[in-house]
Amino acid sequence: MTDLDDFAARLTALTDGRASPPRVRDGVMTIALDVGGLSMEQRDGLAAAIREGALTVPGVTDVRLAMTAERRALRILAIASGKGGVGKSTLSANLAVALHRLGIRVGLVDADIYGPSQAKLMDSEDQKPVARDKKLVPVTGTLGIPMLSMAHLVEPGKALAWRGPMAGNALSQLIDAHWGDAELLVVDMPPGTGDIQLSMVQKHKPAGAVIVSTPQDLALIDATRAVSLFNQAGVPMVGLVENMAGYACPHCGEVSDPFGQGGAESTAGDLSMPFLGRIPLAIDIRSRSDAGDPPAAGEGPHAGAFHAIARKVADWLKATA
Ligand SMILES: Nc1ncnc2c1ncn2[C@@H]1O[C@H](COP(=O)(O)OP(=O)(O)OP(=O)(O)O)[C@@H](O)[C@H]1O
Repeated sequence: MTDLDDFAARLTALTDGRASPPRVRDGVMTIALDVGGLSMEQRDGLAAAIREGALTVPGVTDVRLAMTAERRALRILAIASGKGGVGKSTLSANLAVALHRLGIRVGLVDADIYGPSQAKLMDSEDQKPVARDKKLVPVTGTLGIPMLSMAHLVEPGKALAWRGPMAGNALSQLIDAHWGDAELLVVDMPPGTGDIQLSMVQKHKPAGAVIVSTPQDLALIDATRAVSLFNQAGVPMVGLVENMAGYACPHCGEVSDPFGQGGAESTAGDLSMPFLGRIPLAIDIRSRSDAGDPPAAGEGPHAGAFHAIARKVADWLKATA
């Protein structure tokens, strides 16, 4: 093996296959690097490591790195639940934030026509989207994440009167917006299995769905219904998240399980879908959400639970790209 072959093998391992085979001419090594989906920090770190390694190859005196960001199609990740109030919006906001922190270019859509809450969760209540070329331009939420909400299209209290086509059109306006270089839309779905859900799976074909449930049996039965809607439409299941799992007492720290334990994990097993993890019932999660400061944006005690789930989702997205 030549020194160049040896470096090429190390380069593939270092970049996870993102680099072209290195070429050397007159002492200058040229490499093309696909930086699509990497954060600025990751790009700079990778570029520095490549340069350092390249200059150790005998005869190489200079390195030229051409960075290309392949434009990938916008994929949709639907966050759904069988029933309302189980924390689907909380998970959507925190997942968008955690995926963004992993270097994925996310946009967030609040498709919950009956109770849009993302503007509050992502601290963008004072913004109004404008239209350009008949398409909406997203507003900016926490950490600069672009987002659009049903609340931007409909006056509070009027949405409940909407039926199939109107709701479907509104959803399309949110999805077919100017999402810039976003590669993933996290879509907070309305609870249940109604018109919006059908329009979503038929027209917008999500790349995958995450189902949220609380540990109670009844919620799990509803979750099973949501799973079957996506299954019937051929939308792959990313997995099931158990929210409000175990109550951490803010005074003594003791964790109790008012709704039982392990139900969601075993339901995921019964449905042959991955179990992505559990988020505890914690006052801090509710109060930070109400304040427009998603826990996943910080380093607090509950950020880790959201980040662990985001890592599994990111692995799934990578494996199915
Ligand atoms: N893990 C948690 N710990 C504490 N409070 C939580 C947790 N998850 C969600 N909540 C709170 O529960 C309430 C409902 O959560 P959320 O709005 O995310 O649910 P949802 O499933 O999106 O509801 P809806 O069906 O109304 O859209 C909110 O007040 C939220 O702050």
